[in-house]
Amino acid sequence: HPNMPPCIRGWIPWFGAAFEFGKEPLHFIQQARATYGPVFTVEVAGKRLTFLTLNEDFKAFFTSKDVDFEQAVQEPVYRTASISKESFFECHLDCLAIIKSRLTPGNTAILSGPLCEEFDDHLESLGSEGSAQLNELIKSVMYPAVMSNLLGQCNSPKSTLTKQEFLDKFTTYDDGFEYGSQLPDIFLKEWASSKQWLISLLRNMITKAEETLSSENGNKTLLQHLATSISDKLLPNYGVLMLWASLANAIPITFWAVAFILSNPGVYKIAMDQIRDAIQNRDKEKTKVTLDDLRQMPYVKWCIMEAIRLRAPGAITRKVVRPLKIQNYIIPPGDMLLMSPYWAHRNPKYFPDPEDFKPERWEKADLEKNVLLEGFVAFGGGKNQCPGRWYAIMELHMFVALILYKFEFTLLDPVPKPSPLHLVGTQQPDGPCTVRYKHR
Ligand code: HEM
Repeated sequence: HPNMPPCIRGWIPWFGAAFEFGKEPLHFIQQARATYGPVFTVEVAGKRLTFLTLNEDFKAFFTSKDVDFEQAVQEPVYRTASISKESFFECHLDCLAIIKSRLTPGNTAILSGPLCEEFDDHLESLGSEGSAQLNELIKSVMYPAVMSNLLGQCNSPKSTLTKQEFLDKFTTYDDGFEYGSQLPDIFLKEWASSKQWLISLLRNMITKAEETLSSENGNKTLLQHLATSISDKLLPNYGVLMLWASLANAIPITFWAVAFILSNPGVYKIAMDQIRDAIQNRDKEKTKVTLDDLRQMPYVKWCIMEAIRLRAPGAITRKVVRPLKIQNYIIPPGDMLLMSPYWAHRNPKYFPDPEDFKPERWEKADLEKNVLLEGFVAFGGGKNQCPGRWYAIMELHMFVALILYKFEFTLLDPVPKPSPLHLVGTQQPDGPCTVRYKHR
């Protein structure tokens, strides 16, 4: 078509620009934008990926009827969770509707009490002092706590052994998720076996969830809601995807939030003053942080939002299903359409000094009313906007307040850079970040 956007093909036929793109995909987007303009196509291994980088075009990305979310993710869903095309097109909307309705701000508030208890218990198991990799420490507390909160207490890995086994399998699955979403299992044996392990785990969890339907605290868990409404035999596979969605982005961002706070003495002091003022340790045995307490710590919430802004997902995707007009270009059906929240959040028009960690910029948002900043797209948009976003913000706010209240930290390494290797999801740290901690 004469009006197609400029296309980067590379010099190997079919393989196209895969080599250059694959080395550092996150940086490739920004370099290509500087050379080819705000809309461009990259040909990678027989696929056309068309990037939109202007905020003005995001509305079309999120709401145009000429693009489709399900068609964009169906193949990766098949590879990462062994869900057939037929099942996905039949069940996805129902699953999404249940997750959305269970994670509204109101239902999230109900989950906050038990989540705080779980965080408190798992934080206590860190002992009175020690040193660790900050991201490993955060995973070891958050994985079992969030699992228990969303999937049921009977399902949370409790013993050190089961916790470690889960941590290993999930980490392998998460690390290989991006390659796994593109390549057949045969090329990624260890990754494929961790996927099967997680599917079996979810199968057992669903059986247990069905057995304990009367439920542990009177409220059905998210997994129980899914189990009672979706009869598809692939329900465990959907469970794995949901578990991945609930952990894969939120936990690295918690790492960045804590690391950014600890490495900025001025920020750390303001955050600690608010946390100490808000949390009165009423009961010495357990620290309880209520939503009212969290409301007394707006600055800590700004820190969380700022960490999400700086470490937003590398790219999100739709499939073009009918010719799509963007500026003066026509993007042909069949193209994968991508936009990068990570780069969108580095647009100085919306976020002055975009690389700086500046919690105060969130003062302009009305977070009490769930109004975020203009130009903030970390949770995507339109019908498929992240249904876990209110839960994620509450979970991070709660966790950061609690861990800083209970432990004093010293950073032994500088804060690492974000790894430019992956486009799917939020960035992992590119190097070690050791901390020493001491119970207060
Ligand atoms: C800071 C943490 C998180 C970030 C940055 C994030 C970001 C995103 C993004 C960008 C999408 C795709 C949206 C689109 O394409 O427009 C998404 C989808 C999704 N997220 Fe999140 N998310 C986070 C936490 C969570 C949590 C905690 C849960 C569950 C409790 C969750 C559940 C989901 C699900 C189920 C989907 C798929 C929606 C669908 O199938 O249409 N997310 N998330």
